[in-house]
Amino acid sequence: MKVPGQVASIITDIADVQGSADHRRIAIDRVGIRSIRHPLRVADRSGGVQHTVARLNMYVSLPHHQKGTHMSRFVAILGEHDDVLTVHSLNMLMQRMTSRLEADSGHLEIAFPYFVDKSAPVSGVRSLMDYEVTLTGVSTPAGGAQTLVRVVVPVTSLCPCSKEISDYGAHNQRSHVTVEVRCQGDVWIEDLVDLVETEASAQLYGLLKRPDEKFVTERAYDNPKFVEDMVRDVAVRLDADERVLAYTVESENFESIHNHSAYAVVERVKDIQDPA
Ligand SMILES: Nc1nc2c(ncn2[C@@H]2O[C@H](COP(=O)(O)OP(=O)(O)OP(=O)(O)O)[C@@H](O)[C@H]2O)c(=O)[nH]1
Repeated sequence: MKVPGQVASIITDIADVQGSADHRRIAIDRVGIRSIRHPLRVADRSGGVQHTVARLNMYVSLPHHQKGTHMSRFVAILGEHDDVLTVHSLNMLMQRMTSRLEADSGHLEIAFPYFVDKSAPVSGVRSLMDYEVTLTGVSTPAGGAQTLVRVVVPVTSLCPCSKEISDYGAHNQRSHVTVEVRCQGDVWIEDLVDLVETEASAQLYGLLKRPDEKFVTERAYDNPKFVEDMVRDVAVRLDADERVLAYTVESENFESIHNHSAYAVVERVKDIQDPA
């Protein structure tokens, strides 16, 4: 095994092509590594820590005069990062990345499956539901930093028109409601999941017994939602949440009576000063 001093002396003997000058006068907005997998610990709302595996994209800006970035340093920084992931530790990782890469700005995306332990609505049997989460950090040359939290929440939607016009039944399907928020203060992944699931025709569970299945079927029938209703109802709740500075809410309904999806999106930047 090589000791650090040996590694340093080996490196100084080798040409540093990426460190040479470039003469095209084109600065690069984002350069780095994409789709690297790394183990991760994430803080949860109950005070626990969840172990998961993340897929990361890590980028920095590169000035026009520099040929290449320090590609190896992204992986080195990641290897040193042992903190539990929170919005705060993401900002620390961002600072470390831009400082070690000697860059003016950075962009970090961390995507991972996140599990919530849910109880079925009638029987109370417990099971895990998985949600796809992405934390995005962006830092600007002026020193500004923004963090976005994105969660994909799978739910049931039931068509109000189908319910109205049919003698019995109504078409219903699985929908993906994606919420991305920029916040001040703590917003937990579970807060966003709860918010969306409350507004869905019905929420999903890993495990349901027959009384639960009856419950969710009737609950969806009693709460029909178009794709437009879904995004509007979530938007109303995000408007009322003072922690949320800006948001995007999308719904994709994988229609059971068509071979295509219904889709809607609401994007909003609130008129609130961002403390960052
Ligand atoms: N910049 C850049 N490097 C690449 C690319 N593909 C592979 N690499 C290699 O990534 C390796 C590591 O880059 P550096 O971080 O600059 O490595 P280093 O010079 O040994 O380390 P530092 O002294 O910390 O900069 C280099 O050998 C590059 O050739 C690419 O597309 N761009």
